[in-house]
Amino acid sequence: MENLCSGLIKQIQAHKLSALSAITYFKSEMQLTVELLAWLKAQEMYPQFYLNYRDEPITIASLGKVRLFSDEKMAQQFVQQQDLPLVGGLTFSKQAKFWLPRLLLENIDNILHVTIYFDNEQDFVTEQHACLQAAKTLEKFTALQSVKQVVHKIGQKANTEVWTNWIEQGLAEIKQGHLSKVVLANQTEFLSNQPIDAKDFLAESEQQNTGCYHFLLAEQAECAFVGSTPERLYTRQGQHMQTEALAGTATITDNPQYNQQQTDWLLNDRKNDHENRLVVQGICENLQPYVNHIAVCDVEVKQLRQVQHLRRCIQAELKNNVADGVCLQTIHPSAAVSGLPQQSAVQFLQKTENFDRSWYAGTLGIMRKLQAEFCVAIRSAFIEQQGEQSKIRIFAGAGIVAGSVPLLEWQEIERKASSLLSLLTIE
Ligand SMILES: C=C(O[C@H]1C=CC=C(C(=O)O)[C@@H]1O)C(=O)O
Ligand SMILES: [Mg+2]
Repeated sequence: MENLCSGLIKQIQAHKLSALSAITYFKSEMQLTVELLAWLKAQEMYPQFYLNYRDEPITIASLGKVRLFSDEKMAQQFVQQQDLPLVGGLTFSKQAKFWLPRLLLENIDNILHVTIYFDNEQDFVTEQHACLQAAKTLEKFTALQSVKQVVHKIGQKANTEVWTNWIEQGLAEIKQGHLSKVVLANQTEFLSNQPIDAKDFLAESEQQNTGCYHFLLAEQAECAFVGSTPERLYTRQGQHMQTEALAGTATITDNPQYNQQQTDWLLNDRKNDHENRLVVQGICENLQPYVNHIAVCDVEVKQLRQVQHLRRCIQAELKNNVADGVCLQTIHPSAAVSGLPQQSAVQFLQKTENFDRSWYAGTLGIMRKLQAEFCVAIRSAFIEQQGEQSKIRIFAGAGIVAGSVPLLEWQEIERKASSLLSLLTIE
């Protein structure tokens, strides 16, 4: 690590102002396994971003920002023109936030790649100082600790009665033909007896919630958005994109026999199949104008720690000029988190749910010229520091279609929320 750090410092010090490119980068790599969450835990530079991929041995973490984009099309243009990566995403209500980090760490197959970005269009001395500071962060790690904090519930946006009422409203819209699906969610708040470190919490979740993407976004020290999601928004290699419909849920317990019964039931249940097919339909219809070819794979079951889901993978060949700006706009928010028709469903949610979803059910990921990876930020929570305590707001939602039973959907969101909640001790 020391070599890596001093190598980067030498590169930064040797850098002369360049009029040739807007951004200069300094790169170094080493065969090394590092705990990126332990590195992030030691840092005081923001924003912090972290993404551990679901299907590949890739984890990325970043600190700071050099350039910021609040429009995904501008972000895409920058990526294509500069051939540089941007991290970030879109909130549920499609507010884009993408940035070129000051420092990007990528763990790919146990090789650590470090890149520091220098903005040639900013004050030279200030940039040089910021880059040197960034290099020095590689010297600092803080050991991760297990989360033992006790929490107690302080509130929820919907209790079972309110929830039932929301669902009945949704079902009425479905019956009248205004909607075919709407994904309602709840927010539950807890307070801890001692501060909970978001990185410790996410590290614990990584251990327990396997088969997921693990993500963290902290724009400042006091608040972090974290989660472990089973759902991909899309991945893109050149013009080849893979997306998926993940919707339809059954229970998982520690009884393999019962789990198998649940799997069989899930695969044959009409309501869950319908829930899933509507996501496929929404994605395919929206993507149609932008693809040369699109194919839907057979249904499969994705098993997690508390729940199992129906999944249909979708492969598409994007038209030549189509890139991430369009992909993000057309797929997000999919009918797995919003509903169908998309706009009417989102309007219904805005007037029904009594809280702001913010990053919950938004999308987070990384955009590059030739590659992109975005997850759907469900099974997520905000962790806010309040003196010696932490407040945790956990979100969970469920797809409502004709035939949904309010209390069963309540049980479903409780199970989904427990993927994160079970990491803590509830008083
Ligand atoms: C909206 C959520 O889950 C979605 C993803 C998988 C299964 C779902 C379901 O069966 O309802 C939801 O569509 C959430 O976990 O908050
Ligand atoms: Mg469901």
